[in-house]
Amino acid sequence: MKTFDELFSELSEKQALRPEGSGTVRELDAGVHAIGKKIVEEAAEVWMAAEYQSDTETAEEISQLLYHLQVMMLAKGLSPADIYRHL
Ligand SMILES: N=c1c2ncn([C@@H]3O[C@H](COP(=O)(O)OP(=O)(O)OP(=O)(O)O)[C@@H](O)[C@H]3O)c2ncn1[C@@H]1O[C@H](COP(=O)(O)O)[C@@H](O)[C@H]1O
Repeated sequence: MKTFDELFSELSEKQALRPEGSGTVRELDAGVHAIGKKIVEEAAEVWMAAEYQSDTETAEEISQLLYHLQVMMLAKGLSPADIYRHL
């Protein structure tokens, strides 16, 4: 289990070190357009899970959406602080 900030630190390290086999590195290399499509896809899966699936499945879809949002943050050079200041 990890928090939002812990995942962001882990993904930042992946971006910097570019380890072999990292899905994050692959997604960053695919670019903002491709990351945006993943976000839309995962958001739809959250919606469908919330309406038709279990709470556990909904939570899992939300975690995946948060992951892809973090990848977009990295692609755009945004930190959690940049987001939190708007909350
Ligand atoms: N939390 C996540 C995470 N959530 C979602 N995903 C990715 O998002 C995809 C979404 O899954 P779907 O169910 O939509 O499956 P899919 O549409 O078949 O996936 P694709 O074919 O599009 O890859 C998964 O295949 C993962 O690639 C994640 N990938 C990585 N992490 C965490 O990120 C960290 C770094 O991962 P790596 O960069 O891969 O080392 C690790 O701690 C991971 O646990």
